[in-house]
Amino acid sequence: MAPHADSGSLNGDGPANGHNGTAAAARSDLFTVNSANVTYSETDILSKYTYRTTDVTKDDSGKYVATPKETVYEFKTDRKVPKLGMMLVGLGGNNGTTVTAGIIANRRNLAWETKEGTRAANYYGSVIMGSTIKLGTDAKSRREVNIPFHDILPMVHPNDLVIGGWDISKMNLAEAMDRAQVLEPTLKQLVRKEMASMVPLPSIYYPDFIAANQEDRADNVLPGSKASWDHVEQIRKDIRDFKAANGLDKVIVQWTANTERYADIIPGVNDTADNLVRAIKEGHEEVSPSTVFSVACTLEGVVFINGSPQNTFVPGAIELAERHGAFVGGDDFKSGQTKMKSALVDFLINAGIKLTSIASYNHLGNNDGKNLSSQKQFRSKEISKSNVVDDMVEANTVLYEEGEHPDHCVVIKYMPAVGDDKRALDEYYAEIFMGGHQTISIFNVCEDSLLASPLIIDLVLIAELMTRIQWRTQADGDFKSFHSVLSVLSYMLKAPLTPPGTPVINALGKQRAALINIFRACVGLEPENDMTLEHKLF
Ligand SMILES: NC(=O)c1ccc[n+]([C@@H]2O[C@H](COP(=O)([O-])OP(=O)(O)OC[C@H]3O[C@@H](n4cnc5c(N)ncnc54)[C@H](O)[C@@H]3O)[C@@H](O)[C@H]2O)c1
Ligand SMILES: O=P([O-])([O-])O[C@@H]1[C@@H](O)[C@H](O)[C@@H](O)[C@H](O)[C@@H]1O
Repeated sequence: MAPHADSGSLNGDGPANGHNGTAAAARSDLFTVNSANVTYSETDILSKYTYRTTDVTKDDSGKYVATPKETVYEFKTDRKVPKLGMMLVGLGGNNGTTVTAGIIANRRNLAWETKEGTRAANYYGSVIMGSTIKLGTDAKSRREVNIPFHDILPMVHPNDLVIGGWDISKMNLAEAMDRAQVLEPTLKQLVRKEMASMVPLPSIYYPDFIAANQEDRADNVLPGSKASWDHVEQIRKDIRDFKAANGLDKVIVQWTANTERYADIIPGVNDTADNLVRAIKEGHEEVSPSTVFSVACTLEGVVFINGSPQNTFVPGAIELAERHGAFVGGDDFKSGQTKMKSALVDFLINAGIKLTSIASYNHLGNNDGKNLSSQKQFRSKEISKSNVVDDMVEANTVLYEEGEHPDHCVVIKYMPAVGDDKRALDEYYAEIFMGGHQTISIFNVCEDSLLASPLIIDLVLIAELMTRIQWRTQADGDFKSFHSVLSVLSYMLKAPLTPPGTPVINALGKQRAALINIFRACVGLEPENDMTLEHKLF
């Protein structure tokens, strides 16, 4: 495996935009919280936070009784920003090459010519790097004070990420970037040398899980066409070697490889951690490559995030992660058509407008689209794109009877000519006042990889931060980590994975609020509530 053993990696050495590990920690001191509930030590930020909720019961007459409830938590955030590796499964794909080139461009502050003039590297589309959050209001002017989201807590800067990963295609990243046809030639020229030095590690390839039309790419594969414990051990070794070769403190692995078909959940095979381990050792054909990666990452103690819609996290994979205190997250990047849907449906239903039909069509011409032209792989995507409205509909019992929901169809067609620039056409049809109707038609050109790449970055930055946050209540002794399933990642995902038995929230606004307010709690600040009473009560 010599050609890959020294798989070049995009090394994060040296400060990037003045953001090295130390700098990032310093930048998190953009503000301090002046409160008896927050203390800053050399190593940690400690906050005492009162979590206020409302318990609802019913009295004998069936009337709701709402009782305010308070739980006092202590949060501890390790202030040390690690040297972090990001290993992508599918590194040679459209997303993999685009996010890698984008980070190189940002690290080097590149600018390039386009037909519309000069363009400069940026992190637009990243909620962490491109958005702000309200810190509070100016004590004198009472005007809002907003800070970059990245500065709410010490976080890795994407410019410092060290990138590597696997692909079943052996193309180096410069060739793969050309194959992807996403980036401007002038930009590609500026990053070509570094991209050419990166060659994906060979990966596991089980043909039955992705479209047969992907076979011609598979020239960089490990021996074996079904699950094997050798595969688990090889992936673990790859992670260890990458970490050692780059002097990393941590590694996070993300799946941005092809969409797989769903795996059947089979008692005795993948329903428990022990059965899943045994099934892999026995070479069971129903264990997918993405599940093998999940098991390998869990056993290696690194976070594994699934950016595709398949059911990677079979019950056995979740149980194994819980047993080892490892973190997992998924599923399916929420990049364009569905992101819009999760905002628009939230708005319409919460405005009391009865959505009765959602028709979602799109066509695209990249390799993702080619893989999705196969029915089994499309079905995985259809599921993740269809379930995104469920929570918002179920929450509104005024508009919808129990079990009632809008008609909803999802259509995806492969049209090579449009490449990565997916065309999404949506029609939202709703009932309004007195028998009226509202029809909203949207034509949305999503440059898929340029929309997904910032999400790949956000998922890594947030997941890494979550590995440094611990909590306890006054009754607990030691601090402990959040649950293994990082549902806090839901803002970036179409089909948010949540701890078993907990609800799925798809509404985009709620997802962002949860993210912001959990981090605010870690620095002892109340949730953002937008009441602005200071502007109403005077
Ligand atoms: N906007 C978006 O681009 C978007 C949004 C949501 C989800 N996704 C999902 O992200 C994934 C990647 O999208 P893309 O446009 O980069 O697709 P792509 O086909 O360009 O890239 C996928 C890469 O994975 C590689 N691959 C396939 N099986 C592999 C394996 N077992 N191990 C390692 N590599 C393997 C392929 O060779 C290919 O290079 C797809 O599953 C897609 O559905 C993309
Ligand atoms: O995030 P989003 O734009 O709704 O969904 C996209 C789909 O519309 C597209 O067909 C698919 O190829 C992408 O992988 C992505 O899943």
